[in-house]
Amino acid sequence: MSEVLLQLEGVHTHIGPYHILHGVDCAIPAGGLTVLLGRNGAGKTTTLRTIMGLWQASSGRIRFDGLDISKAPTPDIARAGIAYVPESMAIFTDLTVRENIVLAARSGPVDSGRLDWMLGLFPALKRFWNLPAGNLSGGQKQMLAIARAIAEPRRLLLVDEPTKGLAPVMVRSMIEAFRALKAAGETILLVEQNFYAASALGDHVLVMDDGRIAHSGAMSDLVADPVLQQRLLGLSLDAHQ
Ligand SMILES: Nc1ncnc2c1ncn2[C@@H]1O[C@H](COP(=O)(O)OP(=O)(O)OP(=O)(O)O)[C@@H](O)[C@H]1O
Repeated sequence: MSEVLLQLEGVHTHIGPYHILHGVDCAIPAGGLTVLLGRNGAGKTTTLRTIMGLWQASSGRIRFDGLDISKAPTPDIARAGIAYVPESMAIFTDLTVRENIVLAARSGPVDSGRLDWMLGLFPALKRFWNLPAGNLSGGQKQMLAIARAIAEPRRLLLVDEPTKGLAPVMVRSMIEAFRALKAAGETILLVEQNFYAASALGDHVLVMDDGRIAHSGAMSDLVADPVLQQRLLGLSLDAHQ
């Protein structure tokens, strides 16, 4: 495996009295796209939130490029180069698409070359550039949320279920955009329940079950092995989209 960018070792997370993550161990290699799969409630979102410091790990270690970020506050984790696109998207619906992107660039104006590249990934955003983001469709809002996350160069992009609830045509646009992000060398950890999208994009796959990593390997091995798919994923996947 190539160089490890993010490593979780024995990570436990409690939310109030609830013990949600039960010792998560995994490594995300630098470059490429890792898909995090698992049934509803397995702990995928909690894993992303714990990486970002939005839930504090109660024990275990999270290392980003060798730096221990287990106890770091979220702004420091973001500054270290990790971007997070939650399922709820986190965009400003009253502001225009342009204003949403301008505000996302914290260190100054968005580089014009980068802006052209982003709008090439998500052409709909160019079309609705001066419209309030609240007018966008669900898929376009999701694209705006991702564009905000990459308004500045990042080293790792965490994205939670970007295709959830999208029509097949929008799922295909999203897949194309992630392919272009991969081609640009971005490292991505993607929570994705749609197996069509997951298998089209994933280089690596992690499968979670009950707050632990139940499987880790190459996505091509999982795609080629229906018995393994059935054992790990059962009927929780939407394989027909
Ligand atoms: N704020 C919270 N308080 C208490 N329990 C929570 C909270 N957030 C999540 N949980 C519980 O933690 C477990 C893992 O939830 P999580 O959202 O991480 O799962 P998930 O794999 O992302 O599921 P889904 O695919 O449904 O989004 C679930 O049992 C959930 O009910």
